[in-house]
Amino acid sequence: MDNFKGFGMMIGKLKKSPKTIVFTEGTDPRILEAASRLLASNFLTPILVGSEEEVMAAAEEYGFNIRGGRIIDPENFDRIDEMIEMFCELRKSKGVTPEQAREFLKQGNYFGTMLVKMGIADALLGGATYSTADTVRPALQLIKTRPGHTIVSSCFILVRPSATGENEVLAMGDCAINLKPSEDELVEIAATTAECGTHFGIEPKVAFLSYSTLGSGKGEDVDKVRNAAAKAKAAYPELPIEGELQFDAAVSPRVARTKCPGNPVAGQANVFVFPDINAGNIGYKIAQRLGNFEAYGPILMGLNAPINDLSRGCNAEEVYSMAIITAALVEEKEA
Ligand SMILES: CC(C)(COP(=O)(O)OP(=O)(O)OC[C@H]1O[C@@H](n2cnc3c(N)ncnc32)[C@H](O)[C@@H]1OP(=O)(O)O)[C@@H](O)C(=O)NCCC(=O)NCCS
Ligand SMILES: CC(=O)OP(=O)(O)O
Repeated sequence: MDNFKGFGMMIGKLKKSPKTIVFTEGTDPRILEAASRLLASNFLTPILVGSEEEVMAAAEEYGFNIRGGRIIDPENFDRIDEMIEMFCELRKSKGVTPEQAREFLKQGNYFGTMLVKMGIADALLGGATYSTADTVRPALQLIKTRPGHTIVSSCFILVRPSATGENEVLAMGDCAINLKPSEDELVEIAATTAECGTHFGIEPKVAFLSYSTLGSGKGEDVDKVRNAAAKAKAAYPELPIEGELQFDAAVSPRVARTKCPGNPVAGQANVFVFPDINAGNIGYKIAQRLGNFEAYGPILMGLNAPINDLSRGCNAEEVYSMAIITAALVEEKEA
């Protein structure tokens, strides 16, 4: 990850303006390892959610030094009344009572999200043990979408060394949040995935993926992807966009020469828009597990605060990198 384009700059930004990040799963060994590395570096301070006794015992058991880090126990938090009141206000359209809020806030995912909402933490990373749905739902309910966005979606950044010595870096969306995006949602996903890619040095060439290449296959799903690509081209004329494309036509210059010769995106795409979450989630995991790519994400796009998810299959290195990415994007979004 050290030679990841943009990663050094992210660390540089955090060094100039250190942040705090809350980890909702304070006793997980991968979180503890990442937290101990962050504590040694001084630019991103971890806040671990959990009982002090349990977090310290886990740190000792796994052999990680988390001295200097903050532990906040939802069961013993001095500002819990204020948090409950804010929670009820945020969920008043759903009629949430203080008793119900108190129950929600016993859970690290809701509690951690409120720490960000209250400004006690700058950013949040969860999902080492929570499912994506359980990590993201509190954010969708309490933080909501950023102005100018209609949905929260997600982007994965995939990185692997290439023969030229430069890393190959790809962006994929939406592999984690929206189950069956509409045409307009696919347009928004394309724009946010391309934007996310630019933070990692990608000059976006966007492929809307399908089982058909420019009319070679027929079906409602093909029509949806083709229409979405046409809408995206109209909405973002400055972005190179093509669709519908099969994955091979999108990435392989040789296949592109056969399937759609002369096309400016085919064969060179580096931003991939999947038609639905089935294709996206399966697709990124194939790249990660069989294609030797490191996968960073899901990075939530369109959310009104820097909160990100992890795959439960993550390792400590990915937690560390995702923490830095999450906190660094605070500054970029606010700038
Ligand atoms: C994201 C997800 C959890 C939301 O669904 P849900 O928990 O059933 O929640 P609901 O549909 O009731 O929505 C809860 C709130 O989130 C909002 N919401 C749901 N999806 C949203 C989206 N994509 N963008 C913005 N807001 C969204 C709803 O408007 C609702 O707000 P409200 O409570 O203030 O009215 C669901 O779409 C999901 O499970 N996605 C797939 C996650 C997954 O399994 N990924 C694979 C592994 S990465
Ligand atoms: C992003 C993702 O697929 O998460 P998980 O592996 O935890 O389901």
